[in-house]
Amino acid sequence: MSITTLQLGAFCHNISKVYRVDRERVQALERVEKEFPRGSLTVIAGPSGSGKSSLLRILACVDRPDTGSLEIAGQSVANSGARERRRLRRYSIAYIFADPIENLVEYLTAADQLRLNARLRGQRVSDADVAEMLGRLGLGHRLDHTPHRLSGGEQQRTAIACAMVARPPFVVADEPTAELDSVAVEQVLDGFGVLCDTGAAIAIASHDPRVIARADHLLRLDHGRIVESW
Ligand SMILES: Nc1ncnc2c1ncn2[C@@H]1O[C@H](COP(=O)(O)OP(=O)(O)OP(=O)(O)O)[C@@H](O)[C@H]1O
Repeated sequence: MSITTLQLGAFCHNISKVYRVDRERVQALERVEKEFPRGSLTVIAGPSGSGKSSLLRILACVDRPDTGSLEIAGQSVANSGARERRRLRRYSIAYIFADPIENLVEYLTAADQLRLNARLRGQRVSDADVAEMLGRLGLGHRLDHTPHRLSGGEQQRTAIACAMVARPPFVVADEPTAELDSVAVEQVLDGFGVLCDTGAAIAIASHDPRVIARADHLLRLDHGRIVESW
């Protein structure tokens, strides 16, 4: 059965990207295409310099491709202006950084991080919902903790809960387990599983075999080109 655009969190087609620094030209991505179905985890894998972060930035509407098209939640991004891209980033996309602390506001408790994320996206969330979401991510005992009282894995799971509360159709994460020990990696991956169950399409850039082992779909890049896709 073919996947309709509504079942896709995102879809990119024929994406190419060249960086130009002085006279040097780096082909970071060459004719990359991939569907990111909702309710599933797609891992973008490949060695260092293969183009993973470049693709993630384009998927997150932070950067533009030189050629190719991109749809987020059924909406074409190719010709959208700055305002439209800002709107997409605010309402349709959540971005999770590698460094857990970068995902959180340093003086807010875990519960307040969720409330802020809901408010920024024009939503209201009840105290019961906040407790329920943090509880589902194993953080029911951490509601009143600020980031510096959370471990790296707990911070990353709080970031996942923030993505959950805002319910964007597309979640993008760049090496979200890179800074964590083994136990925390598995807990964070469980957290992404919970997020998947809410119907988000998740794209994670990673070369960690433990992350790749959890993939529903894989896109492997090398020198900006697809070498494996399923
Ligand atoms: N802003 C930039 N200016 C110039 N070249 C860049 C820029 N960003 C990335 N590149 C180059 O583009 C290529 C792809 O880089 P990218 O960061 O996307 O790869 P990556 O797979 O994410 O690498 P890593 O796993 O090390 O983060 C590399 O050759 C890199 O040096």
